[in-house]
Amino acid sequence: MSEPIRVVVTGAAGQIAYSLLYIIAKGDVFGPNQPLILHLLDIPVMMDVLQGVVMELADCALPLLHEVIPTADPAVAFKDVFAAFLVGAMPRRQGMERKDLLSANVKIFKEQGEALDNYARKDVKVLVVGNPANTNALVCSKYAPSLPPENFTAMTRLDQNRARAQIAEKAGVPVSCVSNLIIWGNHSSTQVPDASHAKVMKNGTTMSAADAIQNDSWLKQEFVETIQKRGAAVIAARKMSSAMSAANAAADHMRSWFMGTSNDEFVCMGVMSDGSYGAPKNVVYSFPITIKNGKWSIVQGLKIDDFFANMMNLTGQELEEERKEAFSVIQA
Ligand SMILES: NC(=O)C1=CN([C@@H]2O[C@H](COP(=O)(O)OP(=O)(O)OC[C@H]3O[C@@H](n4cnc5c(N)ncnc54)[C@H](O)[C@@H]3O)[C@@H](O)[C@H]2O)C=CC1
Ligand SMILES: O=C([O-])CC(=O)C(=O)O
Repeated sequence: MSEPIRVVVTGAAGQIAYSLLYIIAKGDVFGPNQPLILHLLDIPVMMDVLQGVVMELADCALPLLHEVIPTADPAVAFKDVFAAFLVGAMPRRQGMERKDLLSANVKIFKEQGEALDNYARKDVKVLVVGNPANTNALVCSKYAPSLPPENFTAMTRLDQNRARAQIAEKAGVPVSCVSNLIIWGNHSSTQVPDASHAKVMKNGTTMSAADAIQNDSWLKQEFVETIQKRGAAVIAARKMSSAMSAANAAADHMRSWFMGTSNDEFVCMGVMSDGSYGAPKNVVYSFPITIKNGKWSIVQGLKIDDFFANMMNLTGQELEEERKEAFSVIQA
């Protein structure tokens, strides 16, 4: 068995972490042969609650979990970490857009970027979950100048999983028969859920989602809106934002990054844009991604029709606006 790796989860006393910590600690992200030391960061007033989480992790008696380090000190939390799940941030309430959280949350990601820069391994893999996730990831990267920008990613895997589930239901197949859904752009209501390149295995044959569903207007309207508004629908029903599915998606994202993607599979992640598909540069934009040996690449050469190209421009513009607002909040 290999040496333990250090993994930090921020917001460790919160609701997403409550599901996520168990998934990580039992080996479902880094594999059944990889021992772990979990660093749990939260704010000082949450330390008593965090002790309860530490007790519960101990009571799970998980063989891979070698040590748990609860702390309110970023210097301790980020020391030598191999992977960072940046979950800790305020969640939105009913009626808010995720970008309304910018002023409350963006400074957290500036401070944590600085702490990653000072204390983490230089090959640390950073996943930003806290909203607005794309712009928080951008800020975090900018404040960690000694770390390569490709180490910073934002979570759109929950949107991709939602899209996959909706396509499977409509096509009348299990979710395992659906792959390669794309989420372009921002994890916000301007995101672009695109099933044009999805594959569906139906009646023993692999086909496009369009052929499996045979309802183009559903694919361009109801499907798109359902995914764009799914987070808000969960908040309206639960009075709290999604947590179990968010934790599952965070685990999926990091597992794909650590283990790689299979041959013709791609996954979606917010990554530093290089301008592919006409996206603005220097924002964290969600693209279809393949991963090999821990390095991600944007899938190139996909055909985009005018309907999706227009939406992709709008979500790119929103990211540029968020970037401007984020840096003005930090500098204020
Ligand atoms: N990207 C995505 O797909 C999703 C993102 N989210 C976002 O994830 C974030 C967390 O959501 P929940 O766990 O439901 O919230 P929560 O309120 O249950 O937990 C957040 C935790 O973060 C802690 N925290 C606040 N500031 C911190 C700091 N500076 N350092 C460390 N910890 C800090 C809080 O004390 C709290 O324990 C929210 O911003 C939410 O909007 C939620 C679902 C999906
Ligand atoms: O909607 C929210 O605020 C939480 C979130 O990001 C999601 O569920 O996609």
